[in-house]
Amino acid sequence: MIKIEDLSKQFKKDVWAIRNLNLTIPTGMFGLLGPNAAGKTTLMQILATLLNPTSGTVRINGRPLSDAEEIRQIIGYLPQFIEIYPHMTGYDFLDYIGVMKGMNDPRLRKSAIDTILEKVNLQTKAKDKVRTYSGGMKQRLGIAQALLASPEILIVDEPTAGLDPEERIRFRHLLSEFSIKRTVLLSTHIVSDIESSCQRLAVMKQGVLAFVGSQRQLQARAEGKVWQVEVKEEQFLRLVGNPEIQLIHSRRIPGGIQCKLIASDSPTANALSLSPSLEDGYLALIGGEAS
Ligand SMILES: Nc1ncnc2c1ncn2[C@@H]1O[C@H](COP(=O)(O)OP(=O)(O)OP(=O)(O)O)[C@@H](O)[C@H]1O
Repeated sequence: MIKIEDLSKQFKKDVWAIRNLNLTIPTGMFGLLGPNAAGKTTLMQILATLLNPTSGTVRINGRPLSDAEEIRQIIGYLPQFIEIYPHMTGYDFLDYIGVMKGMNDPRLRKSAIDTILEKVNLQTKAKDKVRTYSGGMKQRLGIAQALLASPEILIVDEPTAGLDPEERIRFRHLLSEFSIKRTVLLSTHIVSDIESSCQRLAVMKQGVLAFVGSQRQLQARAEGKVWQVEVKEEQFLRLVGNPEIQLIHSRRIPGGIQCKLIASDSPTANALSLSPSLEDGYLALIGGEAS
């Protein structure tokens, strides 16, 4: 469990990446959503003991952040951008990380590395140098290093960027399996990454917590606000120019344009009300800031 109380991080005089954040993250998969610059990466770096907060307290399975050495032994962290020494092989990189994580028995270390390589589907590339890996393969190696030594807490920042759809699904299964008895914090701005796996989630916006709750509760934020309309081009331009209306998507149809919108009131006389998806709830919550 991760318990965050009144956490703030200020970078410069007027730049607060996080402001007075209170959040408890229980065992299981927990999703953290938010647009660019919401403060997600800053929060994860603080939890991974790579960045000191300006104020506030954090306890990770009961330990304060000041026990940084101990916390690093129980945390697996996949940063948004991982640097891997290009001349090392994938296997040697994991071996090095294993030693750093205190896996001192070579036999057990080898067995753990073989298992994790298979889970991320890199077993046939294990003896190749990392410089020959594709972006997605490097990402999978990053995932493998985070999962090695079965950490009690796993923190992953935008993990599926660069993965193809099949690998993305494989990764989601891996995280779900891993989270049965552990805490997994998954940060993303891709709503579908969270939809399939996280019962509980939080949304950050401009450094503050804008929402904490279930998927259903987030979905409900768009209840009665999602519309499908079919309009002519000039009416479409009027709708798009209206600051009270958020365009979700549009496509040309014979005789006009069909679009899905978020608006508090029916945007046209013949608008069809739709039941909201999780993404609609998220978009309604954060306004036009999605990215
Ligand atoms: N080292 C730094 N120095 C100054 N400002 C920073 C630093 N790191 C982050 N910030 C600022 O803090 C805010 C939060 O950034 P952060 O990277 O935590 O957001 P994020 O939610 O992870 O965004 P993204 O989805 O784009 O990665 C931004 O305004 C960013 O410019």
